[in-house]
Amino acid sequence: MSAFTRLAIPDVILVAPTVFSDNRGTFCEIYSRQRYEEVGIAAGFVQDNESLSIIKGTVRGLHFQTPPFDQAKLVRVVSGSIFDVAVDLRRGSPTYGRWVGATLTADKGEQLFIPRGFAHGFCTLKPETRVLYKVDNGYSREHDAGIRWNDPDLAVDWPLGDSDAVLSDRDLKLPGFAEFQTPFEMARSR
Ligand SMILES: Cc1cn([C@H]2C[C@H](O)[C@@H](COP(=O)(O)OP(=O)(O)O[C@H]3O[C@H](C)C(=O)[C@H](O)[C@H]3O)O2)c(=O)[nH]c1=O
Repeated sequence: MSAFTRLAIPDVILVAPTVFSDNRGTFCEIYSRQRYEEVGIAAGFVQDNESLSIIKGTVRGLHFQTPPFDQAKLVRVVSGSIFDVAVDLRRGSPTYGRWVGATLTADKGEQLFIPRGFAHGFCTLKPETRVLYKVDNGYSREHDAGIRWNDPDLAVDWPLGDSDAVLSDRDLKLPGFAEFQTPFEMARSR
């Protein structure tokens, strides 16, 4: 069965699916509503997203949707690998403004659950990295927001090594954390 580990921000959960191997290859369960709800991943997922990042060192984030379109996410990698990051934006949280991260790889199939009230982003650690993630609320362009990936107050320690970060024009222009007024309350996160 999958192993579930709460990270330093306990509402963020790392999932390590059990991979069954035999002479043909492998099999693993990548989602079980019952088992995931038992550990607190009770998001009613409604949409699956996929992104392909060609260049190693691509950074997507730090993104979130504002209420009533705030989203919880269950992230996994189907090719390549990422360093996945969640930033606590919940007013009243003892870990407000803090981040946690985990390396997710296609080889091991690790997943990261990020509750509502968090910003999410990742940097790719290999070329041709394809990321799949479930969300528990639909997309709303008007509610799609973010904070700059390298904000000095958040100080995310991106493992870019000697790679230059590759970002969208939109992400390059995101506001800093200092100007941020959070719309999230601690109680809203699932
Ligand atoms: C997220 C989303 C985007 N789009 C459209 C909007 C743009 O025309 C195009 C690319 O969107 P964007 O540049 O926002 O894609 P990412 O930079 O990968 O954004 C995502 O990356 C970070 C890591 C996230 O956690 C969010 O899910 C999401 O913000 O897809 C849709 O039509 N539906 C959607 O659900």
